Amino acid sequence: MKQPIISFKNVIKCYDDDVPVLKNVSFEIEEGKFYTLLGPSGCGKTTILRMIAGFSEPTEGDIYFEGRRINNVPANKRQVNTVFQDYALFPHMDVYDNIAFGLRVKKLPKNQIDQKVKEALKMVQLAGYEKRGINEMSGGQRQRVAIARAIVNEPKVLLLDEPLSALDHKLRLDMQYELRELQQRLGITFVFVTHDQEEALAMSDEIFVLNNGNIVQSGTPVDIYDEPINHYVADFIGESNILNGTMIKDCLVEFAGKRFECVDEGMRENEPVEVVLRPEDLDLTDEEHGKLKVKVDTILFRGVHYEIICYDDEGNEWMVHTTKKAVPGTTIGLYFDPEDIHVMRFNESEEDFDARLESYED
Ligand SMILES: Nc1ncnc2c1ncn2[C@@H]1O[C@H](COP(=O)(O)OP(=O)(O)OP(=O)(O)O)[C@@H](O)[C@H]1O
Repeated sequence: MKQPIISFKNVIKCYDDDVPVLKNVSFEIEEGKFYTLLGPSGCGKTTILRMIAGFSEPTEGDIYFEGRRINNVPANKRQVNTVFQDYALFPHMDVYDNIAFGLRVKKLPKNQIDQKVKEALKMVQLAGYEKRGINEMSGGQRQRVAIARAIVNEPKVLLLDEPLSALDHKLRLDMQYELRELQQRLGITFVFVTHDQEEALAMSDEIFVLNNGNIVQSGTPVDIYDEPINHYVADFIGESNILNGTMIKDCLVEFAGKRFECVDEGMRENEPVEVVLRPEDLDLTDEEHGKLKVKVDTILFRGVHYEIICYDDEGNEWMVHTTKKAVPGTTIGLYFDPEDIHVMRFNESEEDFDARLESYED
């Protein structure tokens, strides 16, 4: 592998009290790719971003940029720029002055500033908007100004902290395409923070899924969606049916009171496991052709599909996404293929684990 552009080695971060908000984080970021830090509020995403930017220092551990340790390098000496959630634009300045601001601070000659600002505006498709006031721009346009202001400094890495969260749904989807396209065109490494799993899946080359101060899984969107490492990731990324089960032997798993052929191998015989089936991998059929008998409870029309909630004889809830219609109260069959069953080693949630550790300490 090429030398990573950024790496974290065993980084721990504690703020005022001694409770770490990052517990022991290690990762590598390759140049030119789109990375996403994904996780719920408070899991430590922004803290990681702030450390890459140089706004915050690790309590323990090391951060490297192109192989050089940068723990104490000030923010303005790092080849990194940040686009903040609220864009942090200067409302009293026009578009041109917002973008030129950093270059003027660096005392670049006027003609160079002019050329760089114009190039940056072209890249974000806002050529001709130089004299517009910030308040006369739409949310999406402001966002592009914020990006232009960041890329005008020619950073090697662009950090984006939930930059789409203030936009309405439609514009948000448009901006997802635009940002992805811009990243590919510029070839700059992007590190993007979001708690929105759909956004992460749509935009990233690599996703780091965080929970409670740890990276719990990293990989491509497809890897993470198809092979979630544990209950937390399966639940957080997309909709899932997650059931307790037992691995009887290779390629045979028991759940919901029945045994099913599957494709997973290499676990102990009779090992307790968790089983994930995605709603879109399930289909409805008649009772005798189904692999499992379920009773239809509720049906919601979701535009492209119906979302059907049903229950098996053991009381497990099943969510099915299908274009077929069903009638509440009727008993039908659920159908799925062996490769749609994803078996995970049984994993306690981190919270349970932490709670148990604390009770041992008491
Ligand atoms: N300056 C600070 N002082 C003390 N605690 C802080 C500080 N900044 C963040 N924290 C705490 O660190 C934890 C992680 O915060 P962080 O902002 O990194 O999370 P996040 O995943 O980015 O959340 P969000 O999506 O809500 O922004 C939180 O519990 C937060 O309260």
